[in-house]
Amino acid sequence: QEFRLQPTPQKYISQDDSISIPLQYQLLSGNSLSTGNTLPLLRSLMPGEAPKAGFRIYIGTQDDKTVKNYRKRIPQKPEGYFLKIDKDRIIIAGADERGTYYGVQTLAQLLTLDKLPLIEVSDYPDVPYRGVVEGFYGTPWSQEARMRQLEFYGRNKMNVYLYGPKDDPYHSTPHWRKPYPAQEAEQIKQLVDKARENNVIFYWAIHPGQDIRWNEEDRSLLLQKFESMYQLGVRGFAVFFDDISGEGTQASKQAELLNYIDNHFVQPKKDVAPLVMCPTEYNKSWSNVKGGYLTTLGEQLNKDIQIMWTGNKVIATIDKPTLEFINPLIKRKAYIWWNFPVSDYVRDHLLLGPVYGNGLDVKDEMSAFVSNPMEHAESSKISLYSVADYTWNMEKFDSNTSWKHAIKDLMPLHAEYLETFAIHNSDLGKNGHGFRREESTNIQPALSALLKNYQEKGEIDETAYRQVAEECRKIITSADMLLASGNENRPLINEISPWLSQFKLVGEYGKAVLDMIRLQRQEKAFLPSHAHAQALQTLMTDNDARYPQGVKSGSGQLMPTFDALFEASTQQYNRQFHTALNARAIYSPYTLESNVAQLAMLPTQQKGKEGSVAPSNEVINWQADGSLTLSMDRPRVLASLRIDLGAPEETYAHFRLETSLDGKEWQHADLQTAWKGHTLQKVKVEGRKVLKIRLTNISGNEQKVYFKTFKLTEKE
Ligand SMILES: CC(=O)N[C@@H]1[C@@H](O)[C@H](O)C(CO)=C[C@H]1N
Repeated sequence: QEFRLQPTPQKYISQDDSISIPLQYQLLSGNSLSTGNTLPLLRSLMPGEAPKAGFRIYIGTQDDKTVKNYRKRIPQKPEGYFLKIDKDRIIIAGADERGTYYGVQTLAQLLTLDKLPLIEVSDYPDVPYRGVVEGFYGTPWSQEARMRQLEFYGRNKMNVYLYGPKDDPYHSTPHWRKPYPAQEAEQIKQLVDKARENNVIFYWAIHPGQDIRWNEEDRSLLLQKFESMYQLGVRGFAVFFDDISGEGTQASKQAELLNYIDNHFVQPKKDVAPLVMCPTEYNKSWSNVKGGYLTTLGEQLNKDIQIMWTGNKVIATIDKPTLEFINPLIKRKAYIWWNFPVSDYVRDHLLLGPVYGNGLDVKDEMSAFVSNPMEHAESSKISLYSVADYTWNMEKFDSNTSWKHAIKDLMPLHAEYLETFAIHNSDLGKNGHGFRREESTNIQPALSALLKNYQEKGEIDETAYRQVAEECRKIITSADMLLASGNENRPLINEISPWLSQFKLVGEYGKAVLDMIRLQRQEKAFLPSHAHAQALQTLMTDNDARYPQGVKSGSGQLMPTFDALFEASTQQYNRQFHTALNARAIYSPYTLESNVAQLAMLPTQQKGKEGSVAPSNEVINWQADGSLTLSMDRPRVLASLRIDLGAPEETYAHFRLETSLDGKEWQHADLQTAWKGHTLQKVKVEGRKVLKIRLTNISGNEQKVYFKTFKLTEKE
């Protein structure tokens, strides 16, 4: 693709002329830049500063005299800047320090060209706060990954990073009250310095709600923790009350605490960014407006405290109606927490597709838009690049163009291969939130034409066949090229290599299945292809211990099509040659039914002898008499069953566990605590033959529990 500035500038005028990059220049910089990282960045990009040079660079914010002749060219917007490249000079004039810094980042991109185009850029961001909330469950990002992220945010003009990894014990229960140990503290300090270097506001978030007590002691412990973070250089603070139940969920107590922090910590410090909070009711599907939780926050929270919102559902795209619902209730513009490309509820998938579905007409309705990414930091950059583009210049955002450039930015030398990989690894598969994405859009028409013709007429659509065959070749080649790509982006390849290996198998499987439909009438020749296809199915479901969550690739379009063709051609062959070859592709033998809304769509997984229902991150509102039933494809003998509702001992008394061989007669199985204090239940079902397992809330009241583990092991 041709060169483009990232994000797309608001206004860009080119004089269709260019100059060679000045090797020497005289720098005239304003006093306001004497501290900060704008000049260091400029000097690192253009090392040829020389006092007597003819070429001049004028840089400063609007109060500096070095750019006073251009003051009226500067957009009067926070973080705005004016950049002009002329024959004998460059002007970088910012509305404020960060705007000037962004002007230099734009210049940095132009300096990658052979010659500097003579241009004028007048630019500024649409959304005030743009960036990332590291707020997912699962393995928190590493120090190295975070350092690379902060550099990426600086280059892409993202200005906030909120540190809030759910599984950091010092962010959440049990150690939120304690200061970080020395080593972790030092790492936070490094991150804060790196953030400052890239003009990113580093927010540190705390997640106290699961066990906070509304008293003087916990309040002062929380403030002491914030103070210890302030000593490390943190200048942005957040309090997250999401995914909790019990005392911590009270709106008036939350508001009282936040206002206290605002009045006694944030405001008096004078150099701290606005306080941010995540409400317990953080999406519309759970909010009970009449219950008053959101309106209480809206009325009671100090006006400068930002309130986060994930949209109409936990996982949702953001449109105008979404904001027209929430903004009036909270009496301020929502601070959007966008749950994409987070994959902590579909950990066997990578989400590498385009960012699409958010409204282009909502730039003035939100105070922020921050993305909650995958635990795979480098892989998340495909989406983050586009989030930066979307939030900076919303009306000009083009999802597909942005996606292609995101990929090129990540691996310029292997962009075509990474694009092939990414387009087939974008859907989430069946999941508890029901959130889906397009996948394999480039080949989807050929896949459905091929399948339709074959299933309905037993014929081969030759055009579609050729396209699918070509795509399988590209898939296999791309996987190899990326696995062998060396050091172009080693951290990315390290993250995605399990999926690259799986992706190659998908390509091979497609080829084998294409052979099967081609050879379906040949009694001898069909057999090796059928055998090969089955071998590949086994390899693709192989339980590789290194990835307990499993590895899925091409699950949206490729695999369903190839499985369907495998089955149809084998059934045809069996009919024609009166054989009984296995005509079933490998499917999970478990299905789940439930009338508990938050459980109903959870996917089941099989890894060898283990069968499980995917866990949920949120608090489950399990209504009275609500039940969950796991059914097998045939009766199976159990070795063990483990259930963890993340709740204290007494909660399990509210539930009844039963098994059945026919779905009519049910036998009770008692839920007893295997280990005192742990919430995990090891149920005594050793040797029991079951077709169905059912868990029911028999307490007569709604139970608020987690759904952390529901895992059975079959007898060998
Ligand atoms: C506000 C918010 O979205 N909180 C959590 C988030 O931590 C989690 O990553 C996800 C995404 O799975 C959803 C929520 N349970």
